[in-house]
Amino acid sequence: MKGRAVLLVNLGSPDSTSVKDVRRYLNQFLMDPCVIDLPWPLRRFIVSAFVLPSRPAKSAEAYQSVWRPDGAPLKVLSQKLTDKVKQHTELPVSLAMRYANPSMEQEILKLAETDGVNEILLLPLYPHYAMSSVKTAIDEAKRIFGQHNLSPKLTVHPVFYNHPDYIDALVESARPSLAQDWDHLLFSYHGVPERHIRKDDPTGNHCLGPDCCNKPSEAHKTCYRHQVFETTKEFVNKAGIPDCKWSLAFQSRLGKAKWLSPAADQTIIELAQKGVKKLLVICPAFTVDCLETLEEIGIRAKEDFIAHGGEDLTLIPCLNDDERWAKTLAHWAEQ
Ligand SMILES: C=CC1=C(C)c2cc3[nH]c(cc4nc(cc5[nH]c(cc1n2)c(C)c5CCC(=O)O)C(CCC(=O)O)=C4C)c(C)c3C=C
Ligand SMILES: [Fe+2]
Ligand SMILES: [Fe+2]
Repeated sequence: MKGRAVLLVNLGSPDSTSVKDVRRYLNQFLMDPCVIDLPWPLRRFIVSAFVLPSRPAKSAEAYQSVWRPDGAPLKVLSQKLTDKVKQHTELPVSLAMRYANPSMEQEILKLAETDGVNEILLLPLYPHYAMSSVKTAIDEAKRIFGQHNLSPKLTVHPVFYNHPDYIDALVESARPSLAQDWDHLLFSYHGVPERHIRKDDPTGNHCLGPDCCNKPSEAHKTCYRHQVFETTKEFVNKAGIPDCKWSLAFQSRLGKAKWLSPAADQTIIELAQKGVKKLLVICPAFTVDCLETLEEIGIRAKEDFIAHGGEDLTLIPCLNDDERWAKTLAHWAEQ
């Protein structure tokens, strides 16, 4: 542990809600081959022809609806978390974003130049493995270490989707919402294209059929679907949620490829149509609240739910800078 520095990494947000900054951010994000995994000319064509002409204005408006006086929610809340983690450890701790600012390059170089640092522990703030979240952060760190020929050792904290400390922190932080009056709990996870899971599958024969992600398999080291099923199972066991009171869906679908299903937007409408009046939604793929939780679920999905007969949708806040969670991260960093 002596000589270790810690880099917490999250996804990143545009620098402002201007269409120009949102366009720059979306371009950097979607041109990442771990996010849109197509050959460069095709990816360039799709992003330029189908995404950049109209999405930046739409996304800028969405960002405006959740922007805080001090900036993007994801960035502000990740920084608050980082400040709390620092209170529980002597190790140098920094925050970087995979896209936009503060960049991984800038933060890794700062840590590498810090006196006495001989190891940088990368701790991606995502509980589950996905090539579009964890892998791209690791690839970028390796690129930076290689390009600058850095002397500290790069180590990576494993994903923590079923770690008891993470599950405890998640359940405890959700307790106040679970203590309210509610009919149904929806676990809404960020979706990914099924192709991403197949690409990273070490066994090469993962079928992604209805039950296969619940059975033991070597494929599950990198299977996002298995890992979100495990988080859900551990959560409902620990919180004592009966099986008839919860379901699981995937949000934030983009493009025409086959994504994990069911889709959260459709599921939320169906729940309202089935007579659910008070819906609780938890988004454990995100450890920090962001556009996808606050706007997509907290505003848009809530409007849809009410328009289809529901009474209220309550978004359970992410872990954000929860005290127990900050202590857990500090403890993991020191192990
Ligand atoms: C091909 C598209 C996308 C994949 C695959 C994807 C995976 C993925 N994303 C996150 C976490 C976050 N995504 C966020 C925003 C966001 N995601 C996509 C597309 C894909 N994500 C887009 C285009 C956007 C931008 C916003 C928009 O225009 O809708 C965010 C929020 C960022 C913020 O500033 O608040 C997070 C966080 C994970 C964990 C993941 C794979 C599991
Ligand atoms: Fe995303
Ligand atoms: Fe699986």
